[in-house]
Formats: sequence, C-alpha cells, structure tokens
Amino acid sequence: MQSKKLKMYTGNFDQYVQTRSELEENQMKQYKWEQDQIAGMKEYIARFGHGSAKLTRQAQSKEKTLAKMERGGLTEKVARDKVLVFRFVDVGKLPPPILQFVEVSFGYTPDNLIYKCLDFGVDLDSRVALVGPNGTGKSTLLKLMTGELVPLDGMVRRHNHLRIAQYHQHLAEKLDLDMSALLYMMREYPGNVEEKMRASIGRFGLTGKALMPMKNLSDGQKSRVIFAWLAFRQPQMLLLDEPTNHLDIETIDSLAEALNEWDGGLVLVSHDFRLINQVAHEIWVVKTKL
Ligand SMILES: Nc1ncnc2c1ncn2[C@@H]1O[C@H](COP(=O)(O)OP(=O)(O)OP(=O)(O)O)[C@@H](O)[C@H]1O
Repeated sequence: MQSKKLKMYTGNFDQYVQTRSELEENQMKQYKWEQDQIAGMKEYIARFGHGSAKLTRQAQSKEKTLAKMERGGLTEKVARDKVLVFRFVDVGKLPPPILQFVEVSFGYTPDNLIYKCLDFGVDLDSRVALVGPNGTGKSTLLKLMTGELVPLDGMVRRHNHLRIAQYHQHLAEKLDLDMSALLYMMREYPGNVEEKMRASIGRFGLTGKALMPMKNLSDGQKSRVIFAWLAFRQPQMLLLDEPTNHLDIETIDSLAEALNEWDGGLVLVSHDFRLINQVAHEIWVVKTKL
C-alpha cells in the first residue's frame, strides 16, 4: 500500500524489494526528465512569449506542448515510505553476573517437572533465541527469569539493579482501548510531562496515532504501544515472547534494527526466523519434557 493505493508485486519479499527499487529508479528518472523539460519550456515562454512574432509563435507552441504533457498526466515523484522509528533507550552496562540459574528445577506440579538442574547465565551481551515445539516450556523459562514463577528447587539470582521487561501478547488485554496511547502512557506513568510521553510513543512510530482511541489502532500498532510502555521502564534485559505475531515485515525489520542498536540483553521466544536471524547470537532449543 503506497499513497493510499494498493500495488501488487509477484514473488517473495526479496524480489519485491528488488522490483520496487528498479521501478522507482525508472519513475524518478522519468520524473526528473519531465520536470527539466517543463522548467525549460516555462523559462522559454516567460522570456520570449512577448518577443518578436517568430519567437512568440515558438513560445505558444511550447505552451501547447506543455499543456498536452499535463493533460496526458505527469509522472509523480516517488513517495518515500515513512521510515518507522523504533528505538530502545540505551541503559548502560551492569557488571555480570546479571541473571543466573543455579540447579533450577521447576514443574507446575512436583511430579511433572519441566526443567531439572538447569545451570546457565544470561548477561547484557546475551542475544538468545529460545526455539522449540509448543508446550515444551519456553514461556515458563521466561517466567522463571522474571520471578513470576519460582523454582521448586535451586535458585534464580538476579542482579540487584536489574530491570527486566517482558513482552507477551496478553499485555494487549491490559490496554484501555477507549483511551489514546498518550493518555494511557500518562496514566501508567504519572508525574511525567506530556512532551516526554509523546517522545516515548514517537520512538515506536506512533506519533500520528498518539491521540486517537486505541480501539482504532491495528493490532500491530497496539503492539507498538506495548513496546513503548515496556521501553519507558528502561529495562536492561528484554524478554520477548512471540513479539512478531501482529507485526508486518517492515515493522519486524525496524524492531530488529532497534534491538541491534540497543545495549541491553535479550531473550527471545519466537518462531519467526526473519527476526531470529537478525538479532540472535545463540539459539537454545527447548526440547520435550522430562
Ligand atoms: N499455569 C500453568 N499451570 C499448569 N501447567 C501449565 C501452566 N502454564 C503452562 N503449563 C504447561 O507447561 C508446559 C510448558 O508450557 P509453556 O507455555 O512454557 O510452553 P511454550 O514452549 O512456551 O509453548 P507455547 O509456545 O505453546 O506457549 C505445557 O505443557 C503447558 O501446558
């Protein structure tokens, strides 16, 4: 969708990028050529339109050519897509260890353990993608990291100053859809000036949508409100549970870019290899239950 018009492209995303760039390059060449012609004719008409009979005739002829070109429809300038701004504020480093699992065992019931004697550490340089079939325990592991769940055995040690933020789809249910994103943020984080809140929403590409009720936002835009809400807490560690479900390809790429520019730690649960390939340095496979 460009300039409110739907254009169809065949092939995959990479082919679309290639074809679109070629078409736009040609369109820009044609646009520049036409604009040069028009400028030349206009200048001629302005200079010689009231000169000798011969020059005036030539100027009139150019005027006709110009009118014909305009009637035939001029080539439009290539409209650049608005680049999505997605940005997490840098938080600075905390000395490791940041988050450590020591001999952790966990199950929702003691007779059905999902994890047994887990030992690992995650720090602010970590860029981990957790992958594996549904129901193997990826979300459970994130909840153990945040402290929402506690181990049956062993311990999870967190740095005293560690701020963790977790993204998951259920956060969308917390949004008050009758409110605008701006009012929502101001209610969630009272005592902050409006300008600061607008900027925090703007960092997630929602500047033009800040004032409309959130029920009018698409699912992808609601996800971005949640990202703005999480980012405002300036976490050093982001735990993202299936963050791309409602995001289009450009937004996924913006998210990947923002994560790559950010200095915190990341644990990502996702099936989306477009995001995983761009941001993960390690892939941990969570396999079947014990
Ligand atoms: N609150 C709960 N009480 C009891 N069992 C639960 C609870 N939450 C999850 N489970 C079970 O624990 C196991 C692991 O669930 P978890 O949600 O961590 O898996 P997952 O790998 O994140 O899968 P998915 O991608 O489907 O969310 C599943 O068998 C699930 O049914």
